[in-house]
Amino acid sequence: MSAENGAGTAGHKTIVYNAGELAVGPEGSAGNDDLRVLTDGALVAVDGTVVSVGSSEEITRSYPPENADTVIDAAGNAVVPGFVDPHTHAVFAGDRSDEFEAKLEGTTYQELLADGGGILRTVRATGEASLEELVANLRTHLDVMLAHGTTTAEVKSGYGLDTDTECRLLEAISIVDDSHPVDLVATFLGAHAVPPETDADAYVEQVIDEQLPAVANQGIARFCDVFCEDGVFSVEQSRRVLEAGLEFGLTPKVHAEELSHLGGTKLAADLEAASADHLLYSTEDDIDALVAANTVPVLLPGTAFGLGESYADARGMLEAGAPVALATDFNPNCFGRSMTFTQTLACVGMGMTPAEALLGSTTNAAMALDLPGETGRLEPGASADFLVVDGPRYAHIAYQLDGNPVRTVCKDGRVVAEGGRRVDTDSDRFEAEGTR
Ligand SMILES: N=CN[C@@H](CCC(=O)O)C(=O)O
Ligand SMILES: [Zn+2]
Repeated sequence: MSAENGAGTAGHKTIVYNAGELAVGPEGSAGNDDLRVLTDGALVAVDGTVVSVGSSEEITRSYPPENADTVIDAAGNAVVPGFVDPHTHAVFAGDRSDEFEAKLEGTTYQELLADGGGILRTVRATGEASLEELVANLRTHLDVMLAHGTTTAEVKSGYGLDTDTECRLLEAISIVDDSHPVDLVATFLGAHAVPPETDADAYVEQVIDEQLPAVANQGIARFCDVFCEDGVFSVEQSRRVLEAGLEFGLTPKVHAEELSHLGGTKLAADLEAASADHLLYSTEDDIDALVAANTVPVLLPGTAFGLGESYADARGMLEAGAPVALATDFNPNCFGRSMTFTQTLACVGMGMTPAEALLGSTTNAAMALDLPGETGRLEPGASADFLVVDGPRYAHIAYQLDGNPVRTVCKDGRVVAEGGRRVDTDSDRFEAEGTR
C-alpha cells in the first residue's frame, strides 16, 4: 500500500490519497469543536510538513504521485492524525504481573503500596537497572506504542525517588527521544510515592531542595507532576512541590482524585496547571474550576478498567466545556500501551463518541502538553504525522475490539510502522511491497 520511490529532487515529498475519510482536526481552535472530515481525502507534505489537504482528485492533479518520494494509496481506508499520549510512566524496570493476580483476588492498589509493593516495588527494580537497560525497556514500549499509532508521548520519571535515579530516568527519556520516531515530552515526578521509612514532609523537602535543582540543571523535564492522593501526598505537600517546580520553570501537572476525593483538581486549577489527570472522584465544582483555569482534564480509562473502578465523568466534563484529553497511563499497574484501546474504553466505558475520543487523543492531548496549536491536526503547517486505519471510517479506531486497527504509521512524512511493527525509515522494503 505504501512505496518509497526515490523520485525526490528538493525536499522529501509525501503523498497519501484515496482516504475513505481524512480526519483533519477540530473545525475550530480546539476543545469540543466538531471533527472536520474530508471524504475521499488526500494530503501532501514536504520535508515532513503538511502543505496541502483536499480531495484525492484535487491533490493528485496538483501533486502527481509519481513525483513523490513516499507514496501511500490508502485504498479507501481512513487517515487520521498520529496520536498524542499525554500521560505515561513508560520508563521502568521489573515485572508486577503477579500483582494483577493479587488484585483479581481482592487485594487493593493501596494495600499493595502500603505493603511495599506497587510503585515501591518498581522503584526497587528500577534502582537496580542500568541506564542501558532503562533505555532498552523504554524503546521496546515505544515500538509498541508507535505501532498502535502514537507519534508523540509524554513520559514521567517517578520510579527513582532519589536524585540520581530520577535524573537517570530523565536521561533515558532524552536518549530515546533522540533516537526513536516517537517524539517525547519529559515530566519530573519525584513526588510519586514516599520512600519506605521516610517521613512524607521530609521527603517533600528532599524533592524540593535536592531533586528539583538537579532536574532543572539537567534541562530535560518540561513538567513537574505530583501524586496527590490520600496516603501519598496531601494537597499542601503537593502544592509545595509544584510551586517549587514553577520556580525552576517546570509547568505543573497533577495526579488528582484517582482513588479518593482530596482536592487535587482544585489545586491544579489554582496553579493553572497544564493538566489534571485521572479525575475519577472529581465533582462538578472541580471541573468548573478546571475549565475556568484552562487546565486540560486528562482521562485514563485504562486505569479505571484495570482497577475495576467507575470511569471518570467524561460526559459531564464535555458538557461543562472542558477539552477532554485521553491517555494510556501506561505503567506496571496499567499495562496498556495502545491509544486505540484507550479510545475504545472512552467510547464504551465513558460514553464518548469516536470523534470526541479521536480529538481527545490528538488536539486535546497536545493541549495537555502545551504543544504548538497545530499538533494533532492534518492541516497545512502541521507535522505530517498520520495513520492509515484498517477500515473506511475513523470510527474503526474505537470500534475494532480484536487487535490493532492501525495499518500504517507515518512520522514527519515517512513510514515508520506498518502492519503492527516498527520499520526502519531508511529501508527500501516499500519499493518491493508497494503498489507501484
Ligand atoms: N497513581 C500514580 N501513578 C500511576 C500508577 C503507577 C504505578 O502503580 O506504578 C498512575 O497514574 O496510575
Ligand atoms: Zn500516572
